[in-house]
Amino acid sequence: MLSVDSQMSEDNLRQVIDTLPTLVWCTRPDGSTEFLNKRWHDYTGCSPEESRVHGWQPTVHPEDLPRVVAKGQELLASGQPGEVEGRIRRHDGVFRWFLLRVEPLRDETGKIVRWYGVQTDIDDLKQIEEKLREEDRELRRITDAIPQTIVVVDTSGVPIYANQAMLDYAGLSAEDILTSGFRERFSHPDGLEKLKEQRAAGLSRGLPFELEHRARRKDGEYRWCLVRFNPFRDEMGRVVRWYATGTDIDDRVKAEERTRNENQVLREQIDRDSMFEDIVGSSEALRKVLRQVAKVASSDSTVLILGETGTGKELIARAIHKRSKRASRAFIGVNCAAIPPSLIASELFGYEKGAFTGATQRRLGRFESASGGTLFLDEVGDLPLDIQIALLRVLQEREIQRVGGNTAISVDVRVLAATHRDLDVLVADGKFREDLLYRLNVVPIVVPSLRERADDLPLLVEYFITRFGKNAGKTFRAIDDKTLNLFRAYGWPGNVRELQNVIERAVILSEGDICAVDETWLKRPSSHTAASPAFALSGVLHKREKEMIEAALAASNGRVSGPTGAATKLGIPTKTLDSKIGRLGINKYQFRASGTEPFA
Ligand SMILES: Nc1ncnc2c1ncn2[C@@H]1O[C@H](COP(=O)(O)OP(=O)(O)OP(=O)(O)O)[C@@H](O)[C@H]1O
Repeated sequence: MLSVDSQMSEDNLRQVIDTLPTLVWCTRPDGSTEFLNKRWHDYTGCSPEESRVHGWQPTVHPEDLPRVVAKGQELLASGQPGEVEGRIRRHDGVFRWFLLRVEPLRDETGKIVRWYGVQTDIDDLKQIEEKLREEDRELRRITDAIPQTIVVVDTSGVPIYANQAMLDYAGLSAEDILTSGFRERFSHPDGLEKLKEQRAAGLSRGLPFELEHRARRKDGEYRWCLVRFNPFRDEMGRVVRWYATGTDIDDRVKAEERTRNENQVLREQIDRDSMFEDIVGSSEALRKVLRQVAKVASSDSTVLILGETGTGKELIARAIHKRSKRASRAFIGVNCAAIPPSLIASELFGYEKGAFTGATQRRLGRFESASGGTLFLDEVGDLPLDIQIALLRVLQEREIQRVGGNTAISVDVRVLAATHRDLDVLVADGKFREDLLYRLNVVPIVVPSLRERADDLPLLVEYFITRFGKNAGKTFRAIDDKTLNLFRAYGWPGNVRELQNVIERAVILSEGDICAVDETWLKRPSSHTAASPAFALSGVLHKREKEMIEAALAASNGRVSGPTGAATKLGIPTKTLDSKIGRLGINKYQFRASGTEPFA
């Protein structure tokens, strides 16, 4: 029994509760209604009389009633506080969502003496929630219709949604995508770690980024995909989501790979055709050079390649590059003698926009183009002195400055240089800087002249005949003995290049299966020929030949053709005599008698 005081306070309490702008009620320990506040009656339009007879149940939406009742029973049984959502009918018949929160009231022994309930209108919240859900469904419908794969990830990269295209592509369910380990199943194991690192780095930067990876399609095939990550920010500018869109680029990647391979094959083919790797010869002189090549190739030191013109200095430079660790990078050759002196600086070091009239945009020089690779400075002895200073600085500092620029750009380039000139003489004449010579001359390689490796002649001849024969679609059984003897006697001032040219001509002009060379094709013996007895003999022969032709020309008043011409006198065809006159440097005009007619 409650005391008068407590009865008083109970009434006061009810009064207070009645005036609360919230729907409040209380029940007895068994759950039977004891009191519904005024606000409850006002809101529901259900009078105290009606609620006494029918209870509160008619105010709950029939669809929600079973759930609300079940929850009530569960709480009664457990004695624990709890809550349930349900729609409550307003006095005007409109149902609104409410949160029904129930708390037990216990006496000092812990026994439940009452249950208090509070109903809070959450309809607006519910509607926002529903709107969001609808928007979400709409977004899904849209993204599902996009043929591109889309995965939405949270700020730490964990997937929270994948569109239909993604599920179809991977053959996975939405749940699969959300479970951990999805990446491991979806991405190729090779490079997975790197991919994770790239993704983490991109996410931490908070800016759009892309990455490529091999994704496992539902048929088990791994295909290259380009994934673009775009951040989605809240109104404070914070990244709240990332949208990762994937595009299958496998066909493109494979096509590029094919092109790369084809290019590689083509490059190899070109290399073979240009004989860059084919250094023909087995003479000791050449073998010594090749041993040096093998030794210097792996180091990064500057190499100065010396030798007469046409001896194969560029071939040696390429061989060094191809055997070095820079082999996969560029080999850039510059013929310093072929570039006008005023252009060499911009050719080697590049220039900035506006550096000079016509410099409409920045251009990289050969040093920068060769970055990571090798720069071959051919005919380095022909470099103007001011460029020699600049080159020396580059070799020392490993930095260049573009023409018209003022910042130093570091370059990682190995320099190989070559010249047919005697650099010591140039230094003595003040035409070449001694300090640059020392810098370049770290490892010198002297390529022997063809005279010094006469043993290689048969091999080279055979090699060039086969090569040019193949190009011309001709096969030769042999080279005639006369030609070989001629070659052996000749001084080859143009070295292998000259031999190559002579054979190319012979191959084109020879009929049948014997390749023959006309001796008139060979240049005048060079000054080197005096050194060896064989060349001394050929010098004598040339001298004698010249004397005979000059005598015949004198006897025929400088006339070459015709019955009284020098050719008839010498018993050789006019054409042969003409080319001999050219080769031997004879001035036929000096034999012309004044007043005679122009001759052939
Ligand atoms: N040992 C060799 N085997 C095959 N071909 C060679 C050999 N040596 C040189 N050649 C060929 O001779 C030609 C001239 O060679 P290269 O251009 O390397 O000579 P170089 O010494 O650099 O000439 P230059 O001093 O005129 O620049 C090239 O076509 C090269 O392929």
